[in-house]
Amino acid sequence: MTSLINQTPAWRALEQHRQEMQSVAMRDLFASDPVRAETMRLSVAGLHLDYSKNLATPQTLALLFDLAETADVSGWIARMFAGEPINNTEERAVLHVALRNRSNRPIQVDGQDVMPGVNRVLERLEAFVGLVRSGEWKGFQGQSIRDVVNIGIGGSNLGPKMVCTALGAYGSNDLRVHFVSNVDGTHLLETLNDLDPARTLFIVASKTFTTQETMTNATSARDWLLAAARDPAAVAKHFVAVSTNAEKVSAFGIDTRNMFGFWDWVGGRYSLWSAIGLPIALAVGYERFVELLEGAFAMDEHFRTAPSAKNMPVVLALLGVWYANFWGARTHAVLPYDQYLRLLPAYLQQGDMESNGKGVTREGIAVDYTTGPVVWGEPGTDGQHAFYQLIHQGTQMIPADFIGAIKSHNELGDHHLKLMANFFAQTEALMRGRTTEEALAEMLNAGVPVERAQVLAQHRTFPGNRPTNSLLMERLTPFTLGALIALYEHRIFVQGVVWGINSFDQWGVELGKQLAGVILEELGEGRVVADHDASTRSLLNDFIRGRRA
Ligand SMILES: O=P(O)(O)OC[C@H]1O[C@](O)(CO)[C@@H](O)[C@@H]1O
Repeated sequence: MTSLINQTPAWRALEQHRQEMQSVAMRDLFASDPVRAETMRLSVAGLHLDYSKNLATPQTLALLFDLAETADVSGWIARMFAGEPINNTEERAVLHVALRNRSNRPIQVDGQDVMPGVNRVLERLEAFVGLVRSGEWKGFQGQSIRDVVNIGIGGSNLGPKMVCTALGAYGSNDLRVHFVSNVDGTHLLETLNDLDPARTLFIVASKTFTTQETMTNATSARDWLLAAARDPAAVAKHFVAVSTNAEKVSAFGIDTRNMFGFWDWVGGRYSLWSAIGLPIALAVGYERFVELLEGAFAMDEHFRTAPSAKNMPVVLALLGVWYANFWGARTHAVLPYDQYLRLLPAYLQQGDMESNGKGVTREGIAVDYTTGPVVWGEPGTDGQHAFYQLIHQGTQMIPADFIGAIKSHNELGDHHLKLMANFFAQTEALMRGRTTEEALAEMLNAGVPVERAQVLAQHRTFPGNRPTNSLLMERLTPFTLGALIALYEHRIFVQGVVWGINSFDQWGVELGKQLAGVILEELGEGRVVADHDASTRSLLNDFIRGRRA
């Protein structure tokens, strides 16, 4: 589609409908439709979604599905799964779905089935993980590996780190997995402090193998190892690489026999299913890693085949579009009521914001409507005691996803009941709100003097009508986690399709990288600089003088 989506009749119909929805209260929608909750729910791959607490009627949904059809969402889904080069600015296919294609259905890129290559890497991963976990893989002193340090950043860090944390219940203390991403030396040094070089394995994870932060950390880690081993041959026993760039891996000094490859059709932020997931397989075992892939595959199959109205990622994506483009929502909160999912919001920040933080369409036309939201969140119940005030009574709408499990991995007394009581109470409160009359009546019943109650009533009024989605799973397992991540990946994709943008490039991170390269040279030279804008110049010169002092 070359015209902007907001120029279409489907968009205009939604604008019109938005006016009609202005005074609709969600609590009335529930009151007038006794089967609302039953009709607005979906279950897929162990995930149960209740989307009835949204500012949406059957007509809203019908209009949103029209919008999806106008944007040709189903066509784009088919194109992605068919391996077409839908990442047009980089002329690449987008095939993270091939990495978890457990059916082995052939998927062609440039006339070649990618599945044999995917399976070969998986076999190599399985063998390697077996060696390390069984203790057969030995370090330079002939000892087994006790600590694994993944060195990577962005997609080469956030995904595996989030999944390792989420599957904490499946890990073991025999093999501890650490993640170093920040170029701040503190991150590496603090991590290495307690580690024994003879028993530490480094995974240098970088799609490009050129990323400044990762290469700097990898070089310092290699120095740390060699300071103890005093033999360059130790590198082969303590360093493996995950990359698409064999040449650079070899130039760094890692034997390419210790390299696990992936492909340019795997975007960094979609790569945890590839060999980038090696730390996951090391932490929880190869079989669990495969269960993660299977969960994602189940969601992929649903996404590929279900009609829009029954398609969980499509429904969630369209509701997000509804709030972003027709209600002025600028952010989207992800609120896991599960301590193991505490890194999910940070992971989704890259997944969503690097994907849909775009201002031009695939064809390069500037858009004049909102695209990707700011994604943020913290686990419940911590978030409740920090920022929920604004979600309940602030002046902006913040659509939120509540995610929780029916059974905890750590059933301790009534902790889980208390945790989930908060989950349900918050979504109910956000939907219902409390009218001024209700607030007043409550206070009067509690014996608050009339005058005082009247003063406080406004403060104790909750507007309600704040949209939430509730996602429940029986238990957080590798399978349900895989499905959950894939759900969000596809939600992001569908939103990108509706907005007409390319969700799979990330040119916006380049300029800062380029300028940092120039400034790094200047800092290295340590001479007073005369270039740059006045602000940057004085900051640089203060820094340079401060370093000399
Ligand atoms: O895996 P690499 O090539 O080191 O890249 C790391 C990250 O850097 C980016 O290119 C930009 O931040 C991300 O897209 C990517 O996940």
